[in-house]
Amino acid sequence: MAAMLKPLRILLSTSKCPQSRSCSRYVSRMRYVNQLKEDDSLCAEALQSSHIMLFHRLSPLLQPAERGTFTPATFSSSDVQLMLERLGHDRCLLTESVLVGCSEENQAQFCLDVGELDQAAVEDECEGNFVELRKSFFLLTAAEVPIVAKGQALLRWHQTNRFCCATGQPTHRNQAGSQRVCRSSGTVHYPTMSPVVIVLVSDGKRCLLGRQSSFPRGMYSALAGFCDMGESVEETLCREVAEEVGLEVDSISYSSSQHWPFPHSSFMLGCHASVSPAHTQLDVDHTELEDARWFSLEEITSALQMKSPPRRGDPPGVWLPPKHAIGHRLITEWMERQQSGERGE
Ligand SMILES: NC(=O)c1ccc[n+]([C@@H]2O[C@H](COP(=O)([O-])OP(=O)(O)OC[C@H]3O[C@@H](n4cnc5c(N)ncnc54)[C@H](O)[C@@H]3O)[C@@H](O)[C@H]2O)c1
Ligand SMILES: [Mg+2]
Repeated sequence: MAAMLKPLRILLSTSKCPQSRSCSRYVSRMRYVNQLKEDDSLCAEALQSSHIMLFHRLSPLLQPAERGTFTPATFSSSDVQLMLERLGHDRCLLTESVLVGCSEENQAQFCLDVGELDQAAVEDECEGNFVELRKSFFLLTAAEVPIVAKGQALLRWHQTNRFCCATGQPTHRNQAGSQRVCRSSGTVHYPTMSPVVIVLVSDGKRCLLGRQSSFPRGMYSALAGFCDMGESVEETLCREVAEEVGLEVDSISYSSSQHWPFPHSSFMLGCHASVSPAHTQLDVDHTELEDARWFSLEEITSALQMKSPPRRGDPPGVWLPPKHAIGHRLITEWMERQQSGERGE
């Protein structure tokens, strides 16, 4: 590829509508994205002058940026078409791009999986590397993670929903990739996320963290569980805490939410909950959790200061989820609240 393009402007991480003058820009951007989802020819036209993020078998392409950091690589659609030609591939692959958003200048942003092409050849052309998504999470900034996660989740949804689950017939995507239609039954399929409640339980002085055997060595996180059909957030939260550690919670407050692409697009609803200091005895379900225990403010404060996970041979230390994960946010919120409580604020 001729030259590296400037990094994509990350906009989708902004969940709040910006104030005043920029508010109207936000509204027009959201309406434009919605139009692109509804209007195939408008979307096809936008694709021709869009920015495109590349993936190879669901791993995003990253390019080195300043001071040892990395950024998701984005290219103009004409550069991608030229690369496809140079690598002897049909330009039509471009139309398999999926819409992920639009820049402040109303320039559409797409993702494309070039998994049919030779990985090394694309990396060479693009002066970057395809990096597995979990690893990418440690290399990208908090602002870049959501759009890469969204792109990967949409690409995976298309790859695994090529046939209608009701009729077994092929499904056909719209140009934006926001839906797939089964033409034989007329059923419209939309990308799905599984709702998960993640909760940081506190007894007023300590917080409760657990670890699954699949977690990286030393890592503990807030308790989490998928919502069962028909449950409210509160019901899932109470059930998961009861199932996993044998406690009944007294009060619940909502914190924030996050799309989490692992393993197959969860919609994480983050909450805090409290238990009475008189009822903190844990009865851990070891089929679900390898361990769960209470952590003091001092333990949490020092664990949050760890810059990298413990390596083999290091003294056993507690490692918390990466800063882009909502589990990290819940733990940080709890720590800040405890610290301001100790200062009497
Ligand atoms: N972002 C974060 O900070 C963070 C932290 C912890 C967990 N998580 C995510 O939360 C998710 C749920 O946590 P958990 O594993 O403890 O859940 P869990 O306690 O509900 O246990 C998982 C089990 O639930 C069952 N299950 C029910 N519905 C399911 C569905 N829709 N998809 C998959 N399995 C389903 C399966 O048997 C699975 O093995 C995990 O996928 C994990 O990646 C994210
Ligand atoms: Mg769980």
